[in-house]
Amino acid sequence: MADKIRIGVLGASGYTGADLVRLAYTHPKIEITTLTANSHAGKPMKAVFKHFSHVTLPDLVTIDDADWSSVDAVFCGLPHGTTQAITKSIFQSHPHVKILDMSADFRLKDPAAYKEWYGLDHVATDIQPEAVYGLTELYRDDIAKARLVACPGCYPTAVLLSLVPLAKSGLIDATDIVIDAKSGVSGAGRGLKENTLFCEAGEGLSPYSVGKHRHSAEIEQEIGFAAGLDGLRVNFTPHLIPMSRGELTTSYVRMNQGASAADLRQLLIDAYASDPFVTVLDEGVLPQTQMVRGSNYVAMNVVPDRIPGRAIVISTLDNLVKGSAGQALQNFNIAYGLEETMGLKQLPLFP
Ligand SMILES: NC(=O)C1=CN([C@@H]2O[C@H](COP(=O)(O)OP(=O)(O)OC[C@H]3O[C@@H](n4cnc5c(N)ncnc54)[C@H](OP(=O)(O)O)[C@@H]3O)[C@@H](O)[C@H]2O)C=CC1
Ligand SMILES: CC(=O)N[C@@H](CCC(=O)OP(=O)(O)O)C(=O)O
Repeated sequence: MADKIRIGVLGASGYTGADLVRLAYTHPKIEITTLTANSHAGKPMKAVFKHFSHVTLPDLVTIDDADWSSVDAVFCGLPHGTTQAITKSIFQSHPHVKILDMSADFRLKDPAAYKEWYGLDHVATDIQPEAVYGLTELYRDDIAKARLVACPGCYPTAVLLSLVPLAKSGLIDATDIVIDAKSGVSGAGRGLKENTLFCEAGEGLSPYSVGKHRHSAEIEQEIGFAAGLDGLRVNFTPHLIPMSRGELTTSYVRMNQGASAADLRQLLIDAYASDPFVTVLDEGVLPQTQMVRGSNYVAMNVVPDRIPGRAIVISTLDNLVKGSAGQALQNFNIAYGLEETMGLKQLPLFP
C-alpha cells in the first residue's frame, strides 16, 4: 500500500463532511485530495468554515468536476436521496475505491422499507447488497472486507450500541422498548431550517417526528436481527435541544424473568471489554453529553427502574463524531487494515 491513502469527501461543505476533514487532516495515513460541494463549489474551505483558516486544503469542486481516479476512498456526507447515483457510479467505475457513506441511503436492507421511510424509490438497489451496516463494534469483520459501508445514523448508533447486546442475549424483551432521544442542532445539518435558527432552537426543547422518525426503521432492523424477530417495533421519540453537538438516548426496557439491571450492565461491560471507544461507566455514574463532546467515545450505563422488572439504559455520543464522521473514519481504518483508533484518539473537549 502507498504511504498515504488518498481520500475524497462528498459534501465537504456540510457538517459531517467538514468534521471528517477536521479528523482526517491529522490522520497519519490520509491525504485529502478532493472535496465536493453544491452551492459552495468553487470556494476554498477556509472561506466556508472559519476553523480551517490555519491549514491548506483542496478547494471545493462540484461532484461533476471531481476526478475519482485520483482517490482511493470516498467519504460521503450528502443528503439522503442525493447519494445513491454518485455512489453507484463510483462503485462500478472505480473498483479500487472504497466508499464510506454517512447518509441513510444504504442502511436499510429492504428497498421497500427505504421507499416507506424516505418516500423515494432507491435507484441503486443492485449495489445495496454490497453495503455493510457500519456500526463498527458489531460488524467489524464485515467492514474489514467491505467496499461500501453504510454508516449508521447518529441516534441509531447510540441506541443500538447500548441495546443490541442486551436484545441478543435475551436479558431484555425486545418487543417492549421505549426510547427517549435528544440531539443537538448540528444533527439537522447546516442548511437553513426555521426550527434550527438560534431564536427558535435556543432556550427550548422540542419533540419532533413523534411516532414516525425514520431512524425507527434502522433501530427496528438491527434490534430485530439481534433478537431474531421479524417485524419488530420500537417506540422512538427524538427531541431537539439547544446545544450545537451531542446526543443522549434514554431507553426504558423490560427485563426477562430473573434478570437485574446489574446483569444488564455486566453484559455490556463484557461485550465491550476490548472496544476502545465504548465506555460502560462505573456503577451509578450517569452518562452526560459533556463526557463525549468532540470525541469518538460513547458513554453508557444501566440503572434499575423503580418499577420492578424494568431498567433504564442511557447512552451518549457526539453526533458528528461517533454519530457520523468519527465512526466513518473508524470504519475506514478497519477497511484498510489500519489501527482502529488511528486519527481518533483525542479526548473529549471540556468544558
Ligand atoms: N448532522 C449529523 O449529525 C448527521 C448527519 N448524517 C447524515 O449525513 C449526511 C450529511 O449531513 P450534514 O453534514 O448534516 O448535512 P449538511 O446539510 O450540513 O451538508 C450537506 C452537504 O451536501 C451538499 N449537497 C446538498 N445537496 C446536494 C446536491 N443535490 N448535490 C451535491 N451536493 C449536495 C452540501 O453542499 P453545499 O453546502 O455546498 O450546498 C453540503 O456539502 C446526511 O445524509 C445526514 O442525514 C448522519 C449522521 C449524523
Ligand atoms: C437534530 C436532527 O434533526 N437530527 C437528524 C438526525 C441526523 C442523522 O443521523 O440523519 P440521517 O439518518 O439522515 O443520516 C434528524 O432527526 O433527522
